[in-house]
Amino acid sequence: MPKKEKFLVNRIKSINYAFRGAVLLIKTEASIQIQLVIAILVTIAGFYFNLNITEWIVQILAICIIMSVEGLNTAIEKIADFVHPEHHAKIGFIKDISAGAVFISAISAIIIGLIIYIPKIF
Ligand SMILES: Nc1ncnc2c1ncn2[C@@H]1O[C@H](COP(=O)(O)OP(=O)(O)OP(=O)(O)O)[C@@H](O)[C@H]1O
Repeated sequence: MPKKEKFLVNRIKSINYAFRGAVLLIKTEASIQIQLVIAILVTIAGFYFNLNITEWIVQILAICIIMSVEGLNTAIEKIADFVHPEHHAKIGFIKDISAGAVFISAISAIIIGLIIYIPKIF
């Protein structure tokens, strides 16, 4: 197969694997399922409160960042459990800082939500 064609086929395969990964995350991970429900609810709220273009962009970014970080956190947890299934202080530390990253993005998303919606509700 010519180099250019092989490159395209590999990119399409990668997109396919990535899509399968996103579906797997949504199907198997409770935290992602909860975040997806929240994402749908705030999207409905966005239409209800008629967000402007900037508010939509910030809201979509906040949703994407928190779900992406949660996905990476899940991957880190899976790797940690695979390479070292037994209890170990280092694994605990790795999982804690990975969960810490999710916590930071969640707090940022909550603050963004408050900034967007408090003036609209009150
Ligand atoms: N193998 C381990 N060694 C040491 N501490 C661990 C280990 N596994 C889990 N822990 C501790 O328990 C916490 C929760 O870990 P766990 O893997 O259950 O994640 P979780 O946030 O409950 O994720 P999920 O509910 O998605 O499985 C970790 O942050 C860590 O402090």
